[in-house]
Parts: sequence; structure tokens; C-alpha cells
Amino acid sequence: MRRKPDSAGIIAALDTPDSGRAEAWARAVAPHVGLLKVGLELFCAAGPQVVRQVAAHRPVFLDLKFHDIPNTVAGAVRSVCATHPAMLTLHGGGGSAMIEAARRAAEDSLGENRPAILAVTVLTSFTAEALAATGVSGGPAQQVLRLARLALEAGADGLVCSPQEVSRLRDAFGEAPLLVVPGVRPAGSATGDQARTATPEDTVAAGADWLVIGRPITAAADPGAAAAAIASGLQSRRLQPSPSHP
Ligand SMILES: O=C(O)c1cc(=O)[nH]c(=O)n1[C@@H]1O[C@H](COP(=O)(O)O)[C@@H](O)[C@H]1O
Repeated sequence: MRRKPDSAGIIAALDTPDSGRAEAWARAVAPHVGLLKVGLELFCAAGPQVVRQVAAHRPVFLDLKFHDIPNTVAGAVRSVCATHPAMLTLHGGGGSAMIEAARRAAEDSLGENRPAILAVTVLTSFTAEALAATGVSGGPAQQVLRLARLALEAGADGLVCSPQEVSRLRDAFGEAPLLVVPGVRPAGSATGDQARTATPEDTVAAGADWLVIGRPITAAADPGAAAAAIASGLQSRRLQPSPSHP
């Protein structure tokens, strides 16, 4: 089980199918970030081996967003524990039994060295309208709080949410849950498919532990320099940009 950092840090999302490019990005950004994220694109192309490869630079946030019946998710968690990720994701909408099974599987596999279990609440690409179209009533903030309560009661260590729900989650659940926040955009960056966004500084001020940042770093001409610039923006607010452990 990893510990929460003392202050916010950056997680660089290595979204590419090319393990060589992921390696180059990892090397360039490692001095400026706390973790490296291996997500579906990279994992599906390069497999578990890429997690071990990237972990040579920084601990890995393995973001595969499991969502299946409890027995299947427990098996998937046992399988990925062999790569020793620091954190992994599942969908909060998978329900209590799935989350409990994931946590038990992680504990059985790695004991105290298990990855932190993070529940994704409402994807940051969702607008209120897009969420309503899936049949969920009440808007993103209400659904994030609903899924957060369910996930934390089922044993999740933290939550993935947009910058716009961070302060409400802190008000509701205090300092204990890890809050890992994508949809972060430095001023002037393209939002792309992200709908619920904020700047790194505002996201940290709201109470985030970790900022997940992909394209603003990896689409830059110099990814290392882009990561350094975001980190120094956070540092200028007296925050540590790259704690060494999650
Ligand atoms: O779980 C995630 O990391 C995640 C959840 C979410 O709601 N939204 C979201 O964007 N992400 C991930 O965060 C990263 C954001 O990348 P950029 O939009 O390029 O900064 C991507 O790798 C997404 O898979």
C-alpha cells in the first residue's frame, strides 16, 4: 500500500501505442513528475512488459479502468499485480461487490505493497448533457459524489474525478481519499475531448493530490520542457511538483 504524497504532483500520461516513444517520454519527463501513467493504448499495444519498463523511471499508475463482474475484475487485478503498479483504476459504476473483490485481490497478491485502488467516477469527457443521455440524473457533480461514497465505502483508496468536483469531494470526505485528477489544462492548451477542465494551479488549490496530464506534455515539441514548465508553475505556489512516492 502506497502512501499519499504530502503535496500535489504530476502524473504524465504516456498515451501512445509505441513502447519506444513511451520510453523516450518517460526519460524526458521523469525529473519533473511523480508517476507515469500506462493506459489502455500503451498496455493493449505493448503488454505488461511495458509497465516494468516504464517503472524503471518512475512508479506506474496503471489505468485500465476495470469494469466487469467481481470474479473477472479480481482475476485482472491479480494478473496486473505481477507488474507491481503503484496505483490502478476501476470504474466506480462497477459497484460495491466489484470494488471489494478488487481490493481483496490486491491485498491477497501483494499485501502491504499492493497498489492503491482508484475508482473512476464520471469521465472528464462527459458534459452534463452527455451524462443525462446515459440515464443518470442530477448532473456530474451529484453523480461523482454518489459514486465516490459507494467506492470509498467498498474499500477504494481514492477517486478519479474532474477538477470541477475536487473541492466538493474534499468537503464531503476530508483529506483521506487520494484525489487523482485528469482534465487538467495549462492556460492556452487545447481542451481536445475534455469537457470538465481547469488549470493545474486551480486544480491543486481545490485540493487535488495528483494531476494527470497527457497531451499538453506529450504533444509539445519538447515534452521534458513542457513538464518542467507545469511543475515550476506549481512550485511557484509553494507546492512540490514531484514527490518521490505515491
Ligand atoms: O482515469 C484516467 O486517468 C482518466 C479519467 C478521466 O475521467 N479522464 C481522463 O482523461 N483520464 C485519462 O487521463 C489522461 C488525460 O490525457 P490528456 O487529455 O491528454 O491530458 C488520458 O490518459 C485519459 O485516459
